[in-house]
Amino acid sequence: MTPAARVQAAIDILDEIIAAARDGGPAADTLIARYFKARRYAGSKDRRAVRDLLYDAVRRTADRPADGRAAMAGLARERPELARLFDGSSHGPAPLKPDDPASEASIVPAWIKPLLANLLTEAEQQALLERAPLDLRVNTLKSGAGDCLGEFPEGTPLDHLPDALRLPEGFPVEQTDAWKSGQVEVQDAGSQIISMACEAQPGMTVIDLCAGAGGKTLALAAAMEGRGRLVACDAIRSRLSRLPERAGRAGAHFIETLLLDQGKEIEKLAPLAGSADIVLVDAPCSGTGTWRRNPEARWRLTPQRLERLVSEQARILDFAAPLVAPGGRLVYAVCALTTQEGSGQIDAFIARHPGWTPVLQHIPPGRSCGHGVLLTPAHDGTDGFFFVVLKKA
Ligand SMILES: C[S@@+](CC[C@H](N)C(=O)[O-])C[C@H]1O[C@@H](n2cnc3c(N)ncnc32)[C@H](O)[C@@H]1O
Repeated sequence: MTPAARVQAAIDILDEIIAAARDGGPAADTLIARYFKARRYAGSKDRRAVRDLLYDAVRRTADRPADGRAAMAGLARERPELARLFDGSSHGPAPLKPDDPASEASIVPAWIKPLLANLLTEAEQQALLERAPLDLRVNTLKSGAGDCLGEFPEGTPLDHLPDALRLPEGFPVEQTDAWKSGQVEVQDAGSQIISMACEAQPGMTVIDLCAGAGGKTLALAAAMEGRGRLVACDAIRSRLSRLPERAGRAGAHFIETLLLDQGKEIEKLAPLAGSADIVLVDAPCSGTGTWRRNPEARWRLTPQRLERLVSEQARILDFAAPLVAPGGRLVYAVCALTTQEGSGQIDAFIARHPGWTPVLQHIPPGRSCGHGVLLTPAHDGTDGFFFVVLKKA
């Protein structure tokens, strides 16, 4: 591909990403993979160049651009060498005209700014879009501390997380023997901190209510040393169905899975009522804390969607609470930084459910935020999260 053709390819993929963000379609990575699957002539260098270019355009634009060309034209304003590739060549984009639409550079969509109560400094907002490192969790069900570190000489340990290792972005971890044999899992340090805050112990009954493909379930399984009852639930079959294979690789054979029916969760969960020492609610959320990994998520979020998420989180918390045994704990987490999904959600929960008290966290990273803890890329070097631990009377 010529350099100009790569720019046009980036514009074409951006068009698809913009439409998917508007209509609830597939993630950017899926669209990129599909695009190149249908264009085998593109070599690995072409693919990398197109991908880098389009992600640069996505990162610099907080609000959904009119189309791919406007997104790329915005980037070209800052890069004369890119502007020169709008050359009208046979596979390249048409030359730029002064009145061509070009998206403005910004980090946080204007309507979300006032909702990020604890993140008002420019530097903190900037960090939401910086490239994310690659964090590993050593799986103590399979590997003793230090056993597999020889495979990751460039890894650095992380303060406060004895089983974590930080690698440079893009490290091909899935090609290592340690990953293939389940000795390590890829997991952001923030997720590891939340799993640790659950304080799961061997022999406990633990329910991971929004388990997805089981990232935190596997960390809980390791903390439980494979003993006790660990139930992973989710309302989406395609996510939960990925867990058994991961659990097998991780040697976490005692995990049970329970597929819930959205809106009818209580029926399926009835046998577990009052049984859990810990219920983790890693709730569906706006993902404002993971923009550095999914920058196009900013284009998907609308005030209406946020409102729907906030009420779904409240509904999930309401059916999670009765699962907890007296004296047990409910851990609520979101990879989101809006007050409504974090401290505001928990204030409302406590007002609806007397008898729950927040447990003070002694985990060093993070800042206190209402009754819970806020983790951010700038402050903690993690994805952005809010979490809280609540104890049942
Ligand atoms: C933030 S993700 C969970 C990520 C996962 N815990 C991990 O560590 O990888 C939120 C999950 O909540 C699930 N979910 C959404 N609505 C739900 C409901 N009503 N009951 C249970 N799970 C639900 C979604 O399918 C999604 O997998």
